Amino acid sequence: MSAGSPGAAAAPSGAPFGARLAAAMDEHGPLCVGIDPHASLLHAWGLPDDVSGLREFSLRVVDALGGRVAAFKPQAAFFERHGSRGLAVLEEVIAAARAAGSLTIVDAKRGDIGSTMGAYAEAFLADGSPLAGDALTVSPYLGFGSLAPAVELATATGRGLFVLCLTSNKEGFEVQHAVRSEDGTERGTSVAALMATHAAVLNAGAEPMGSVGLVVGATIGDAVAATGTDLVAVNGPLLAPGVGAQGAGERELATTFGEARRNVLASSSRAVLGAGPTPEALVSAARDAAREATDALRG
Ligand SMILES: O=C(O)c1cc(=O)[nH]c(=O)n1[C@@H]1O[C@H](COP(=O)(O)O)[C@@H](O)[C@H]1O
Repeated sequence: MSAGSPGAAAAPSGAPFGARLAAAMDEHGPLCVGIDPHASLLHAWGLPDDVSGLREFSLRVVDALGGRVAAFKPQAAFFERHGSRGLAVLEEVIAAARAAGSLTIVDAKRGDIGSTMGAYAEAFLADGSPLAGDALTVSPYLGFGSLAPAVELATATGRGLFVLCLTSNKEGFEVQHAVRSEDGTERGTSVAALMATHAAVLNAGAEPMGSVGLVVGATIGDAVAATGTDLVAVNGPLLAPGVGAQGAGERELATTFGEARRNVLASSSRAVLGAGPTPEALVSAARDAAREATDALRG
């Protein structure tokens, strides 16, 4: 098994993240494979639920699919639950994906007051940090402006961000659909629409798209219209989790994103990983998922 070695991460080469992701989606299809090593998946693959199982599982996924999918999205929680040695495996996974020529979106959903956000940015977005992939998921719910240190460092290093906008879980509704009243009435801008507007400002004029993306779950039904969120104006990548295990499929992908669908990167974790431990099974599951996403989003 080839494996990247942990240690200082190289800077992503050349173009900004948005351009690199657009090229990867053109080449491999609009699919991101999430690396979520649930204990149940480790067991299903015949691996122990410990650091050795975590490492074997994650590197097998990268070995099988590296250079074949547009991006990987390792979910930090499944590495953190194994402590510092789990984080070392995450570093190894990021390095292995880079060596295999695949983009990595580190799904850590960080968000804090600006001064602390600066430290998160250094951990996940700085050249030389072993936890830095090509992009990071971030939470704007301390205010979009609190993300400024991450925006600045991502821009400086050619990396990207995915800002939570309309998440795939049903509980997101109470925050993301809330309307900020401007005059004491129910009229105003929804929180989700406001996040999209902030991203649009940062991506203005970028070709083929900017590097500040949004997370918009594929399971959200008509929430884009219901919240008045203008996804086309965002001009950035739209990460769409919820495909597969959470119930969204080709139909949901095709109907949720409207004219913005060409910027969508569908994301699936358990539905691909559950195919089994062999490279053949993983490649076949990822190929099917990529074909579905392409049919839904590129038609
Ligand atoms: O940011 C994410 O990736 C994310 C946002 C969201 O709204 N919903 C969501 O499921 N996710 C992540 O996407 C992955 C979904 O995994 P599966 O349901 O197994 O495909 C998990 O890692 C989630 O943490």
